[in-house]
Amino acid sequence: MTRAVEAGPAVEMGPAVEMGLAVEMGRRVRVRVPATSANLGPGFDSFGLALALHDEVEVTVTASGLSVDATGADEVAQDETHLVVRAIRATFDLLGRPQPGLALRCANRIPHGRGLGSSAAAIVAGVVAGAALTHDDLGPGFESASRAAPGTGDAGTGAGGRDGDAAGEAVEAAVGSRGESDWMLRLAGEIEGHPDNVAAALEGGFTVAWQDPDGARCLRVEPFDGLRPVVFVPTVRQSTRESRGALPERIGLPDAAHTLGRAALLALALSAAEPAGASRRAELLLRATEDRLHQPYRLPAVPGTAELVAGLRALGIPATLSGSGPSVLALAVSGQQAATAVGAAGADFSVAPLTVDRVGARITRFAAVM
Ligand SMILES: Nc1ncnc2c1ncn2[C@@H]1O[C@H](COP(=O)(O)OP(=O)(O)O)[C@@H](O)[C@H]1O
Ligand SMILES: N[C@@H](CCOP(=O)(O)O)C(=O)O
Repeated sequence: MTRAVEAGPAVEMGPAVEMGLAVEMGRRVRVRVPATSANLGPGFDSFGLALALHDEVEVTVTASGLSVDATGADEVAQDETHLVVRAIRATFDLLGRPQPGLALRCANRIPHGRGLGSSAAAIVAGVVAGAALTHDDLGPGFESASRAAPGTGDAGTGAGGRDGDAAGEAVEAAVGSRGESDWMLRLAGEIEGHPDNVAAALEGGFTVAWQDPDGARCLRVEPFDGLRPVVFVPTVRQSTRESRGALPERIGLPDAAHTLGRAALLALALSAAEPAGASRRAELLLRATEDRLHQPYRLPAVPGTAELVAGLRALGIPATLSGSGPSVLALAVSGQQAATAVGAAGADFSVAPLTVDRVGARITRFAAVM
């Protein structure tokens, strides 16, 4: 079950550019964006899974200056280098709008530098907020409030459960289903440098992203109903940039071929369209999450993480490095397997049994002049 652009061939969806038109002062938007786990083993820089753990950002247009009021465990710069601010400014530049003053309120719940896509969430929040502040009508593929009905729960509602939100919030527009050539994905991918996390953060569910000459694209795949991701977050941090520095420039053909087969299998085994039962699914996912492209080079630098991945896999639980690490992702096929995974972690990790976010980035409050 996959979802591309509307019906028919891919359509280029560019932004509506209105050169020089100032964004109204007092305009305010609130955006909610999921954490994401990238790679899922063999899908390096391509696969992403959206998780029901969210950052929230409220942006108000002011006459001048910048204020950032952030809550959350991780400290970030509160000036123009702030990632959400940079992404809003990049969006305004792209849309030909003069730069206004900005006031941000941020609830940061996604831990930073742990492989859970915090930077992608910040970038997507900025791009979506920037787009929403400049448009009343966000264009084709932007779901209306009536389609994204609140309160039906994305926590385990299963395939097709994209409409709604676990927290019962007043979803005014979900950003997903904008399609594979969306300009927001291209811009967010350009800022992040790789498209996997930003694709899943925008679209929700499981995404396969790729880079075309003109930027990032993705296809969203509905993950199977029983999927219960569990994340294990250590106290140590690892910057994605440093972790990418540990990777080799070249990979031998046998390792490339091995990983290619696993990645193709993983995309099929995660899909709701594959009818396998839980135990067959776990067996397929265990094989499918093997990878020879990045984990063999990254895991030696994080021995506690390497030990946990090996321990979970020895129990038959499909576990991988989450993104560039150092967190671990277990793709449990049922609540029972998720409980087994939770019990396998030592005291060095905080463990979060989660559900899949099937909605992706959404606008939860969209007010004109207040
Ligand atoms: N909500 C946020 N607001 C501002 N900056 C953020 C936010 N989230 C992440 N960042 C920036 O991104 C960095 C982490 O990015 P990265 O190393 O790619 O790790 P991650 O795996 O968490 O994405 C943080 O140190 C911070 O500079
Ligand atoms: N494909 C990237 C994914 C990085 O994800 P993050 O959550 O660690 O930023 C990589 O493997 O470097």
